[in-house]
Amino acid sequence: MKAVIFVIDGLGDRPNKEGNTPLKEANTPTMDKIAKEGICGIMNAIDIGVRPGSDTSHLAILGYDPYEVYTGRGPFEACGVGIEVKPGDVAFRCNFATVDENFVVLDRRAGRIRETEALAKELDGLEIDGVKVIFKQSGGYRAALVLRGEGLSDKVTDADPKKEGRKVKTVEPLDDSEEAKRTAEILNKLLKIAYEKLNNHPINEERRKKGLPVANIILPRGAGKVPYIQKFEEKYGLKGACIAGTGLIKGIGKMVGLDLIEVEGANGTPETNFMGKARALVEALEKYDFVLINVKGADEAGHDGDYETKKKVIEKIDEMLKYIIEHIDKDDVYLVLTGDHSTPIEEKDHSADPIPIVIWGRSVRTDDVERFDEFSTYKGGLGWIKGKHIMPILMDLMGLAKKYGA
Ligand SMILES: O=C(O)[C@H](O)COP(=O)(O)O
Ligand SMILES: [Mg+2]
Repeated sequence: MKAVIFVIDGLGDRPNKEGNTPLKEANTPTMDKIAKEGICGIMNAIDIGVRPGSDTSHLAILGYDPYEVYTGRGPFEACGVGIEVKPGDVAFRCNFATVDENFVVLDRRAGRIRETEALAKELDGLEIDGVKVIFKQSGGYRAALVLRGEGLSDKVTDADPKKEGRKVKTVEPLDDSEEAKRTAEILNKLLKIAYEKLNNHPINEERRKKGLPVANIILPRGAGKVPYIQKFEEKYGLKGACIAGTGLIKGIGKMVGLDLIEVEGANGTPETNFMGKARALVEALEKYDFVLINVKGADEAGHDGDYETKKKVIEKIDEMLKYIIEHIDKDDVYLVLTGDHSTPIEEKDHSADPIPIVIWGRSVRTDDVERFDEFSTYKGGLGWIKGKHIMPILMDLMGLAKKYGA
């Protein structure tokens, strides 16, 4: 038996004035069919009332306790773009953002700029106080930063103020160590250098002419050192792969030892290569026992407060699922369809609202649920579970769970 965890990033939502959500309103015949034929429930990746990041939620869904293994978002983002994070390094997730001359953030995502390759090169390879700066773009406005050198610490605050209209935060040490002080100083120097190098960069001049937000600063956050994480194959005895368009999820996949399957045009946006990913999943199941697939677009639309795009992305994903269930053998593959967290349109950020979940495959106890949405699946046979329950349930269904007791 094989298993797939299909994560629709940011799937869940809260009802609008009409009582609808993008998922409820979207035309999703295949998701509904899967709900009808499977066992449904609702799920909180980490715990009830906990607002998860995509990083901690994916770790939890894969059966890792984020409170034990998570050292910050940075190392995953860096790993996802192919930087080998070494012991001693400190890694960060960064946004390319727009600031005015007083460093007030006007747009945290610089208009979701996509042409950041050359901008990243301006910073990659710099040296500050004997520390090497490794800087790579991680899908559009996203980037990964690694500081490599002696005496660094990940106990430093974020520069990202998280809201527009606020100033870029001065990075502060989080403890009294010399290392934290030095790391904060280096980052603050890097922020100034970034503004100098980026503000009048030809790519930004071009954007100014077009009236687009410029990417004239970087906002580091999520400092972390390389985590120790047991390999997925060692933990479960399953040979696994990961299909994702976004650097963070690729990084998580890679760090837990899943093979990354690259899909052309899979870019983590609402315009991703949906069907390419569906085909890659079906193909991967010939070779692998387990596949984690993440489709990011609905989350991006949620962060933008864009109801219609979120709905459209969900409908595209429904087409993927049609292809997938037509091309896999229900007697051979378990499919878990869920999200990692809710990204409600009204919040423009993650919330702790639970997410619909369904498990589809041989011998699952079907229930009365006929629709896959926030208002139906809670009535299903799975009840209300947490992310950490998913892998044990799958292992049991696959006949691979160890008996507890004699
Ligand atoms: O899309 C992402 O990378 C994050 O989940 C959201 O991050 P942002 O708020 O920095 O865009
Ligand atoms: Mg997410």
